[in-house]
Amino acid sequence: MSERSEVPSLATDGLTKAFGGVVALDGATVEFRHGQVNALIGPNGSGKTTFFNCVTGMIRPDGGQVTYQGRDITGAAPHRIVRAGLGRTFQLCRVFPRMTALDNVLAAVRPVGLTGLLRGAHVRADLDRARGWLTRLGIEHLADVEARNMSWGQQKLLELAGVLMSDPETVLLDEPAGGVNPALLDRIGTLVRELNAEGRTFVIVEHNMDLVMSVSDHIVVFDRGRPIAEGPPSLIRSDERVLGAYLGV
Ligand SMILES: Nc1ncnc2c1ncn2[C@@H]1O[C@H](COP(=O)(O)OP(=O)(O)OP(=O)(O)O)[C@@H](O)[C@H]1O
Repeated sequence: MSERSEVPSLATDGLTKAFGGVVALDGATVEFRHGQVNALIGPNGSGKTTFFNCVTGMIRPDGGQVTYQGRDITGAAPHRIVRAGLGRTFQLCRVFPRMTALDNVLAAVRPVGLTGLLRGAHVRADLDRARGWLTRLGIEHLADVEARNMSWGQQKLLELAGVLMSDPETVLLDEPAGGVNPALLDRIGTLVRELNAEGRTFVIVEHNMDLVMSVSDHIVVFDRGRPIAEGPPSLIRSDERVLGAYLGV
């Protein structure tokens, strides 16, 4: 596991978000350090996805601040946040079902349907990178298969390949293990560690504790829209507040 870096990657200060009367984020102040595999865990409805949505510009927080690598990105448009180096996958994986795997990955960096004729060099470079990521993620044999004909786990890897096309320094993964078979789960865990060793920071929202405990350097635990504990897996495993939030004891 990597050393805990002192450089902040993604941080929030007093982030709040309510939906009608439901408080999803209740003054969440969190810091994820550069170069680490971080996990964000917590019971259903504790605000994890809302947190991701706020920091990636999908929804605007009611209050508080989001900083990425020291820059205020609160309320910035999603494409600007991606350009700043923050990529994400979704709980309900987002791929174009009727496009091939290769086209899906290419779509991450150029508009769907754009002909390559006028931009030959760029397209060839993109094509090489897209094939490279499919290979890296072990799904190159599916390059010409439409996403709808791929397994759920393969679609998740495909979505991740698209995210990696924008070369994010920090990658947010929303429930990468959800609905994925054990073999693919192993591959996802290994990939996260490898990509981290190459310098990418991760923040992973996940319910699968085996994955969380095996890949994470640092874990933040949410309950009712704010962090209640944080630390390395060894500490979190035995934290009474965490057991209480999960088990109601
Ligand atoms: N668009 C929305 N409209 C209304 N309520 C919402 C909306 N999004 C989230 N909520 C509510 O906000 C709270 C936090 O939801 P959120 O999805 O962020 O939790 P979570 O920790 O990601 O849950 P899970 O682990 O089940 O995915 C929940 O009570 C949820 O019902």
